[in-house]
Amino acid sequence: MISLADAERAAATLLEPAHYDFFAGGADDERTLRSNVDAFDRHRLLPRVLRGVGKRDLGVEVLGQPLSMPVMVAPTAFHRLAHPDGEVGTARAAAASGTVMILSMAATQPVEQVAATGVRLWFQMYVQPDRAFTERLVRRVEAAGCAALVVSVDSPVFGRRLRDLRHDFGDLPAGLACENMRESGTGPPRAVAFDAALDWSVVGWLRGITTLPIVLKGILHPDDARLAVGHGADAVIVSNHGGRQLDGAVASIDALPAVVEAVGGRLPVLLDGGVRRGTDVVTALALGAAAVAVGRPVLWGLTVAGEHGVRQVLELLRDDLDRAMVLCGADRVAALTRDVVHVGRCSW
Ligand SMILES: Cc1cc2nc3c(=O)[nH]c(=O)nc-3n(C[C@H](O)[C@H](O)[C@H](O)COP(=O)(O)O)c2cc1C
Ligand SMILES: CCCCCCC(=O)C(=O)O
Repeated sequence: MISLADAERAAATLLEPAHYDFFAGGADDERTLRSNVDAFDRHRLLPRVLRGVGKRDLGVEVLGQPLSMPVMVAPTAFHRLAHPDGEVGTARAAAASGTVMILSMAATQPVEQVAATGVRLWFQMYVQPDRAFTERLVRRVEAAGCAALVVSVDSPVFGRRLRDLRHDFGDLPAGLACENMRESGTGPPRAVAFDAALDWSVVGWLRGITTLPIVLKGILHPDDARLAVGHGADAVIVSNHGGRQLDGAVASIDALPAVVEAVGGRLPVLLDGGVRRGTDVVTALALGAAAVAVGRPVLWGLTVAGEHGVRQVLELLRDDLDRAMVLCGADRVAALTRDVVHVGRCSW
C-alpha cells in the first residue's frame, strides 16, 4: 500500500461484497459521497517558497489533548466485520500514531477493552430515546476513561443505503454485536435507535449529566454552528456522515469556511468526509479546521492487515501531510493560512 486508494482496492478484494458495500456506500444516489472527494479536487494550493521549512512540527492540541498530527480516527461501526483485530486493533494503531480514536456506539468490542489499549479515546453516541439507558452509557464511557462525548446530530433517521438494501444487509453475522449496547457484560444488546424528536435541548441535558467535553458531529449550516456555541458545545465536527445520511447534502470541505466564520474561534472546528491525501488535510487546516478525521481509509487498512494496516494508513497520511506542508512552505499547522488555498483562477 503506497496510497489510501491502494488500501481500498486491496480491501475490496478481501471483503465479502455486502460488507465492502456497507463500508464503501452512501445514501441514495451517493451524490454527497462523491462530492466529498470531488470538492477537495476543486481546491488547489498556492504554495509559498523559500520559507526555511527544514524542520516541521505536525502536532496540534484539540480539547486540551496533544495529537502528533491533525488527523484523527472517525467513528465507524462494526470493525470486526473488517478484521478480527476489530476496534482494539484500530485503537492500538491510533495510539501508536499518537492520535485520538473516536469509538462508534456501534462498535463490535466493548469500550472498556478498547480503552485498555491506552489510546486517547472519545466516544460517539446517538442519544437514545431511552434517556436512562443513555445516561448509564455515559457513566460507562466516563468510567472507561473516554475524554469526550461525540454526539452525532445528523441522524434523526437512518439514511437509505441502496447497496445495503440490494444485499439485504441489515444484521451483523452471528458472533458479532454492538457490544456497548449491552446493559451488562452478558445481557442481550439493545438495537441502536435513531430519534427524530431530538432538539437543541439535548445539549443542555447532556451538560447536566456529564462534565466530559461535548462534541457535536454532523454540523454543516453556519446557523447550527452558532447554536452549538450558544448551547455550550465544546467542539463541532463539520460532517455529512460520509455521505451516508442526507444525499445531496453539501460536501464537508465546502461547508467548512462558513462554519469556521460563524464560530469565530469560540470552539474548535473539526472536519471529516473525503480526506484521502495530505493535501486534503492541508486544505482543511488552511480553511480553519483544527484537525480532520478519516473514516473509510481506516476500515480499508484494518481489512488489509488489522492493526498493522491501520497504522500504515495513518502513517501514509502523516508522511503525505508532511510532504504537502513542506511543499506549501509551512513548518507547522498554524502556518497554514487561508491564502494557501485557491479555488478557480488566480486573479492577481
Ligand atoms: C462504514 C461506516 C460506518 C460509520 N459509522 C458511524 C457511526 O457509527 N457513527 C457516526 O457518527 N458516524 C459513522 N460513520 C461516519 C463517519 O464517522 C464519518 O463521518 C465519515 O466516514 C467520514 O467520511 P470518510 O469515510 O470519507 O472519511 C460511519 C461511516 C462509515 C463509512
Ligand atoms: C444498526 C446500527 C447502526 C450503526 C450506525 C452506523 C452508522 O452510523 C453508519 O453510518 O453506518
